[in-house]
Amino acid sequence: MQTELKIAFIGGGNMAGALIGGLAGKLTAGANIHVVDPNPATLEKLSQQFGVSTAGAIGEVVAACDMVVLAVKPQQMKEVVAALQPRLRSQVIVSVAAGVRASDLSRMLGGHGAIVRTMPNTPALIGKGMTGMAALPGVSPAQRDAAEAVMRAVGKTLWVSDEALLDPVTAVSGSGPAYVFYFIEAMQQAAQEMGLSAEQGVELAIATFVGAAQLAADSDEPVSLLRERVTSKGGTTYAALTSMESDGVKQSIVKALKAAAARGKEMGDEFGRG
Ligand SMILES: NC(=O)C1=CN([C@@H]2O[C@H](COP(=O)(O)OP(=O)(O)OC[C@H]3O[C@@H](n4cnc5c(N)ncnc54)[C@H](OP(=O)(O)O)[C@@H]3O)[C@@H](O)[C@H]2O)C=CC1
Ligand SMILES: O=C(O)[C@@H]1CCC=N1
Repeated sequence: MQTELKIAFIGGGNMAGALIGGLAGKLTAGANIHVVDPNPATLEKLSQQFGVSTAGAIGEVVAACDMVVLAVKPQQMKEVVAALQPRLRSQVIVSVAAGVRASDLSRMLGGHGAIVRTMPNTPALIGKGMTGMAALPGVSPAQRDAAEAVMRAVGKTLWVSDEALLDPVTAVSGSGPAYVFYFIEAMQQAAQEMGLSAEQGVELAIATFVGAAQLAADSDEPVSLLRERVTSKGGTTYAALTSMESDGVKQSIVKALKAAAARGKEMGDEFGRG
């Protein structure tokens, strides 16, 4: 169902583009979406693709929106917050920035309490996103519903009661698509080293991810059981998994995700100190 929700995106890069692509013409008309970004080429592309209005800086249009999505890098956020403050009324602020704490944003926005911190991911572009969400107590039920409607329009949502849990969410699902692409690249490389073409390798790997992920999503059974069903005794899968176990691949993945979460917290600390 289309709404009349007017949304301003501050930052029109990768994540904003994925969200706008999932929202425009679906939850709200492209004309109700306003994008602020310093790059004319970025704005031109978004305007042509989705019919959004654009500007090089935060202005009156942002003041008139119901929701402001902060989609710049954490290092760019301070400048944005300073430019946004004079344009703030009762808009709900939805931040997608990794690490940046809602309480710090609120403080830097003169105590504005209507802030929802989220962690989406880029499959939002095709309506398959996964977004973790946490709200400050000052967010009204209607604003919470509006933020959820935006993220639901581009995929699934998961609310966490403690905002600190968004750093682990970032490590799992925010950065997660990159790990999947990395695994696909590795499978493609292996396929090529064993005589298949690059095209064949990537086709096999992608179809396998899509099929296995859908099977897991549709199943009531634990993922470990689905894995065991592929693993015939003494067979090929057993050989591969034994090799991965002896190389510590699982521990290495766990370590990597903990590094991602720790970096998120560190980015939050860096932002909060400012
Ligand atoms: N990429 C992802 O998969 C995900 C990203 N995020 C979060 O989304 C946010 C954006 O990341 P991402 O989209 O990857 O980054 P991008 O660099 O692709 O996008 C940020 C955009 O904001 C622009 N920008 C810089 N300063 C300003 C300003 N003052 N006003 C308006 N726009 C400005 C940048 O321009 P310029 O390039 O010239 O600096 C750039 O076009 C980050 O906080 C990240 O943590 C969250 C989940 C997933
Ligand atoms: O790499 C990053 O910092 C952002 C947050 C999650 C995905 N990309």
